[in-house]
Amino acid sequence: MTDDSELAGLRRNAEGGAAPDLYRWATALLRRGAAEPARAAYARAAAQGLAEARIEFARMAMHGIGGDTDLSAAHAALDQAERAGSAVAGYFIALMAVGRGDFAAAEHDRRLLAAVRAEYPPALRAAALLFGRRHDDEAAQNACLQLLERASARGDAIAARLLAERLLRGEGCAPQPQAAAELIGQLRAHGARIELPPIAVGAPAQRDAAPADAVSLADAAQPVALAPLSAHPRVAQADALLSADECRLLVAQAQPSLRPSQTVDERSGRAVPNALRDSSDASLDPAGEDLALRLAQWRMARAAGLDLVHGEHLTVLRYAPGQAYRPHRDYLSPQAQARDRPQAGDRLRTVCVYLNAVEAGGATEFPHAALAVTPQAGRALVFDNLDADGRPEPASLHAGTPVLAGEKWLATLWLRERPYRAF
Ligand SMILES: O=C(O)CCC(=O)C(=O)O
Ligand SMILES: [Fe+2]
Repeated sequence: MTDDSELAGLRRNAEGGAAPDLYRWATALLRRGAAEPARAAYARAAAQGLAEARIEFARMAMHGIGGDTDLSAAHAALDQAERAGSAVAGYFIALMAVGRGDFAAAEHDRRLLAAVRAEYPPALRAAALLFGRRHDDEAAQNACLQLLERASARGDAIAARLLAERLLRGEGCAPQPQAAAELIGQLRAHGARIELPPIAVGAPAQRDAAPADAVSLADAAQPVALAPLSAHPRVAQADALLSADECRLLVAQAQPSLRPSQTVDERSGRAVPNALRDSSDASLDPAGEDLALRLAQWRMARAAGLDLVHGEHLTVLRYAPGQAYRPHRDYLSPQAQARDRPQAGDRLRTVCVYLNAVEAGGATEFPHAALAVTPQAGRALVFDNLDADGRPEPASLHAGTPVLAGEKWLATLWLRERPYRAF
């Protein structure tokens, strides 16, 4: 059957108006890039009470796909689906709460737990990473490994890769290189090539937030301890902001979309090779963000004293030996601001998290402060791009110095003065 005859068949079925047929047709439309009619068809199936359709409609409405962003419609659809028993809908309600920092509440813990019990892989993965943050707690480390295993058994390749890394390095268990190699072999056989640099992060400063056996989103909401490095420009650092699992998650999620770095040409508005940096980078699409990734980004935003809604799309950079980010400032030109959500204002702060330790080179330098920060996995660097009056701060000049050996992985979140994201 050709693609078109398949679509025509699905459309004929959908004309009957039954929710499962509408759902299948919508999914086929979406796969072909026809977002608007897909959203409308999901909405019709959702109106008949089909949980999957309510969730897909909600996802399109929250991200403004196939129509305007409509958070209240998204919430209404998710609420209905949750009340009708969908644990996945509850997972998305918790996910939406992350943007404004409203997630560390018992109702969201209950939602996450329900989605874990329903074996929903993104929930299993998020819960695993929450338990994984509790370094000195053997039961929590065990729970982390078991949840990663359950997610991989459900086909979550990234969870499988994170599990392999823990087995290889003996994190939360005795080292099991053989089991790790087998897992990686299975992933490769299925076409999932995820290459991770060696990543090790020490224990984060953690206060005990919840009983050891309960999954708790409060584990992600621990206060961030910032160490000031310079007053002018304002630069600070927070070690172990992200866990080793989270650093690996960011590398793994960015890998498939890494491209040679480009910038948008001010005059033409077109993407051109970037004269400032010769790294590769990937911008992670918020529509594909899962709970674990959003929690990691929220922590990054919190390190800057802001909520995730201020964050642009997370960028992950990879520098090979010889590659660098020449001296630059992160604030935007008026044209760049006008082009990309002007209501959000300029880039107030930048948060960079090193995702691995670089063999040699790759420090971030601030010439005006005579400061060089050494990459270390999980370490966050926070700096202001604007002065106290909100004007561009020239002293915020900084550079990623050339990598001399090994590779450097970095995640950057540029945070605007006012909310940039809807949630
Ligand atoms: O690679 C670095 O150390 C700096 C990165 C940077 O300046 C940025 O992402 O804006
Ligand atoms: Fe920068």
